Amino acid sequence: MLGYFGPAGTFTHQALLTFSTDPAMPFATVGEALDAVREGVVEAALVPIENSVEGGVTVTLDTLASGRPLTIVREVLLPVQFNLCARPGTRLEDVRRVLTHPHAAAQCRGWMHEFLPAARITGGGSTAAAAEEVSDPSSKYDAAICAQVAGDLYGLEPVATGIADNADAVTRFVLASRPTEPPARSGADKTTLVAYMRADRSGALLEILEQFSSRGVNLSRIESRPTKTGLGNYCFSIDAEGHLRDPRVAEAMLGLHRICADVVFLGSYPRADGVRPAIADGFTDEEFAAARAWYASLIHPED
Ligand SMILES: O=C(O)C(=O)Cc1ccccc1
Repeated sequence: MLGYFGPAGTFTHQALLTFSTDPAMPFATVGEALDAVREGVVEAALVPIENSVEGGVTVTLDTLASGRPLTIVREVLLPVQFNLCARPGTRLEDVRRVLTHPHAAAQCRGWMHEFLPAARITGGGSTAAAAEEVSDPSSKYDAAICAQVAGDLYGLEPVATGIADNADAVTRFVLASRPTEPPARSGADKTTLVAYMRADRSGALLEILEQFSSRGVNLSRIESRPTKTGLGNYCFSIDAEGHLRDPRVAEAMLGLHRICADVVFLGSYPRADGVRPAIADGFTDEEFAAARAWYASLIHPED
């Protein structure tokens, strides 16, 4: 069974329904969803990873970067639209306290400022959990910022629709499973990894970038995240175009292992937008087996 960042009606749930309508298990937090994968409670879980307006979902980046490794096997892109939903009979001018997910709050900030400048916005679990909370007549919250489906599901009515500051916002979700062979190379793939920089060294980030640029591998995302081991210690969460079975990507990974304190491979999987990178052909199975053996000997030379 698959898990997802829930409850039912979240944007993550909608993203899940684009590729599976089998029964799935909701989790109240991204951490719980990914832990359930690590513990074998679910086979894999879908979680949000980044938004075109707000950037990275830090809890997802950090939970994937540390702890027992997981493998991203699929990505989903979903356009997101937000409504302000309240218990039936509520008027816009009655709304004083609003509950939602922090990313939703950030994406509707301008609208809220213009139309409900006095309202207090609280960032909680998820947009659907906010709708569920607001559906309780004794709730201290008057309205939730959520998807139309969440409002419908929890018996709320839209007080305002399409309230996002950017109508074209897209959120990207990833399906993380226990460590597994990456899905086969499709020719339009993406590889996600985390590179831990060696302690303060001038040019360390440039060296990381060079592993990709010198091999013609384009990056589609790079974010620095604190390693939580002390102020100034960072790792880089990176999406590169291509598959681990593309020689240039595999060589870039090897290069990273030579210059970084640690490298966590988080998976190679088909790109949701199907864009094919300008990159050389993939390895044959034999070439890949040889490259992998070499790679393993570099990472664990004592074995
Ligand atoms: O809270 C949700 O519904 C989510 O799935 C997270 C989220 C929040 C805002 C935009 C996209 C995803």
